[in-house]
Amino acid sequence: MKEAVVVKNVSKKYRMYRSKKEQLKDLLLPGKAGKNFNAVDDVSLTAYEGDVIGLVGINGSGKSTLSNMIGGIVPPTTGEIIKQGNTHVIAINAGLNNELTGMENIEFKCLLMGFSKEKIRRLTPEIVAFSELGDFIYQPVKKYSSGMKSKLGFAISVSADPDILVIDEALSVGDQTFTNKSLDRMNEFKDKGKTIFFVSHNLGQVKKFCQKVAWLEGGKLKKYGPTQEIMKEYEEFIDQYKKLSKKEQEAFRQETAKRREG
Ligand SMILES: Nc1ncnc2c1ncn2[C@@H]1O[C@H](COP(=O)(O)OP(=O)(O)OP(=O)(O)O)[C@@H](O)[C@H]1O
Repeated sequence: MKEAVVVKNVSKKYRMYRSKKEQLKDLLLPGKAGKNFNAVDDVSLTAYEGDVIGLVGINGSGKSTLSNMIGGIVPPTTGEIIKQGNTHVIAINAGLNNELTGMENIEFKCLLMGFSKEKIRRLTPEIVAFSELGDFIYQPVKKYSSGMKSKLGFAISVSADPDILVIDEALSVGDQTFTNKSLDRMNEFKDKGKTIFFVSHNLGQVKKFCQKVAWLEGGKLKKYGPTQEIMKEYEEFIDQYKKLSKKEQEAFRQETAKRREG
């Protein structure tokens, strides 16, 4: 088995301020105001070629931050990520230019991916058809719903045929028909031995689609292993969590947040 993505002791720290004044003070007198917050805290994991890995965890646990680091959109503060192959991130708001039309975004993103004019001309009808946007393809993206943006992002990224694909909640906003079509395409990717990271709150999709699951809690990797085993524990945790009162849930979040400071 060949390693596709190796995440080594990766952390992402953000500076947190309660006000603009605090932010300014920190700028003038570094370290005197604000505090560090570990969005992702010392995570290590290895994905092998052909692995389809679900990233799960409650809101704010660090899934998007980790997937954006794997996708190369956000640099880690410490640690390193070694990847074999080119990577694409599909997220609801990632990478599309709101001022451009759908059509212009296709050309723009394809140029960024290094495609020739000829290749773009050849691929465009396929991308447009996959996106199901019809005449909306000529409208600026700022007029799109989140489902429409996700459809366009998805259509462009799958046409790029990347070795490593990061899908962040992109399937959660589309309609069922589009989601099924996208899952079929993902299964083709899977069959071709590509490596996929799949961020989702839809536990049914994670169980159906992923062979492995990484469970994040408070920025840390709590568990990583085969889907069946991890999802059993995660679902038990979610059941317990849902049974807590609003106040208890808040206390749990506060306590986890406290551990992330520093
Ligand atoms: N640019 C940023 N500046 C400051 N804090 C950030 C930034 N991005 C993320 N965070 C914080 O890092 C933590 C992890 O956020 P992240 O979006 O990775 O979580 P998530 O698990 O994807 O959440 P969700 O399920 O709600 O999408 C959150 O507490 C968030 O507020």
